[in-house]
Amino acid sequence: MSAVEARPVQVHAVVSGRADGPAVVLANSLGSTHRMWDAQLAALEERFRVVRYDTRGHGESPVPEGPYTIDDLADDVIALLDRLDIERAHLVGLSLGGMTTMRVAARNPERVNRIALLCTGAQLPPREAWLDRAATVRANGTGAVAESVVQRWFTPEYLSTYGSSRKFHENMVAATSAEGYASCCEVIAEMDLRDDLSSIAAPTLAIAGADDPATPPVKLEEIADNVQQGRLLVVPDSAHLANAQQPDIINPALIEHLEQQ
Ligand SMILES: O=C(O)CCC(=O)CC(=O)O
Repeated sequence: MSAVEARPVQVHAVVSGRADGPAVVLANSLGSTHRMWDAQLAALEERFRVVRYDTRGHGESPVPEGPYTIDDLADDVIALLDRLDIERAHLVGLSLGGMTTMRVAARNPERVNRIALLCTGAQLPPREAWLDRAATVRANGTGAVAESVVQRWFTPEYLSTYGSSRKFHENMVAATSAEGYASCCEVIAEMDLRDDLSSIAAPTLAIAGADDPATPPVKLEEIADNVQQGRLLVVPDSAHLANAQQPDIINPALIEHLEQQ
């Protein structure tokens, strides 16, 4: 069998904000779309050219046949920057989007200004759990995991108070392509970015949700401690989608970090 050449995918992207502002690229998590950044949009658009995109296999982006690697996801970001004629950008990524961001920052430092990594990890074992989740989703669809995923995205108090947000996020997971979701689970199963951390020179803000069961604060502490210029912020009363649960804390922290010279 001949090897299939990996090619960047033309990911679906939405560009808004200040056309003359510095570019910020927002990279989504597993099972979400660019809409996961809704609570950041107004604050960032005032200052930046905001580029939100759907990771391959998600939202309106193509769903190429798997397996994918973390380098494929990083290549998609570089292709997006090329397509939009952006020489350098700030990168902000949550969970899988944070992993993609770390890989780009380590591998293509010439394309990156400052980065923010939310609720993510340089490695997320056990590998078997991701492969099991991929198999479940291929067999039963993303609808089968939507409720349990969203229970890790938000704290129980938030979910019982904000029923419409709960529904919005469950629908987002359930609308994700099963093949795309499963192939990205396989990216997480195989990825290990721990050796990349010391090559990340971009000033890095690592943001953890204090109650995140998926990527607990210790994962962000590992990142902040091992990149060249890292800072850790632990956000109270938030789980995995801390940006959606605590925008009033996260938005000013992002802006303050990205606007530093
Ligand atoms: O959110 C991600 O991109 C990966 C971690 C995850 O899937 C959280 C979870 O649902 O357990």
